Amino acid sequence: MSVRVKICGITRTEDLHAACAAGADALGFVFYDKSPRHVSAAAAAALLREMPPFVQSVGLFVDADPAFVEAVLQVAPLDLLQFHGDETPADCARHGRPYLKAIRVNPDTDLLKCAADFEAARGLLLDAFVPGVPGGTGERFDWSLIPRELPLPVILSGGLDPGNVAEAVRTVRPWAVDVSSGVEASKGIKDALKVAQFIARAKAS
Ligand SMILES: O=C(O)c1ccccc1N[C@@H]1O[C@H](COP(=O)(O)O)[C@@H](O)[C@H]1O
Repeated sequence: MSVRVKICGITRTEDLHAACAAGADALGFVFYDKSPRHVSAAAAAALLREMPPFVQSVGLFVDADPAFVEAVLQVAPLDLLQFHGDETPADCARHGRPYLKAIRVNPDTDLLKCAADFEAARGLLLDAFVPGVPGGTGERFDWSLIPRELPLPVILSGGLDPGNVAEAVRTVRPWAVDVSSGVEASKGIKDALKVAQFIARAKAS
């Protein structure tokens, strides 16, 4: 079974179509207003109407007000929520939707404890820890910190790009990989060639 690929930070229809045509399994939409990849609920709703079948839409939130998450869900029918801040298991569960919990990994992170704490998550999305920046940093972390026996699907992210994704898949054997800045032409704008190379190399590994 080849690894799944999520392309995060979609802001434009043409990028959505390019990623889907290249074989993306999931697309991410960032509802965090400090991100250069931020989309409004209305813009996301318009993008979601362009989604082909069998490609999942993922809404990314960072310590969002629950009322804001619900307001987004009213207009944008997201398949999966991605909580990328310091949300608790209760925060993540309160919307009654399937979710991923992002963990920003540093040498002190106890990933087995995280997996136990977030046992209701559909997967743990592992990203680099960069102080003061919740994600989308383009930074890698030490993949040897990931235990082999994690009981949840691992979505590997953080500093992946077309040049290192094959090594990442061969080394970590994650359920999926996720990329944002590594396939961009500029912040918030995807590079269709990088997206296609990333997906092809991930799935061939
Ligand atoms: O993409 C963003 O702008 C973003 C903002 C806030 C939190 C998370 C964000 N993106 C997620 O960060 C990781 C790694 O991104 P990168 O490939 O290193 O740029 C990824 O999971 C994105 O979904």
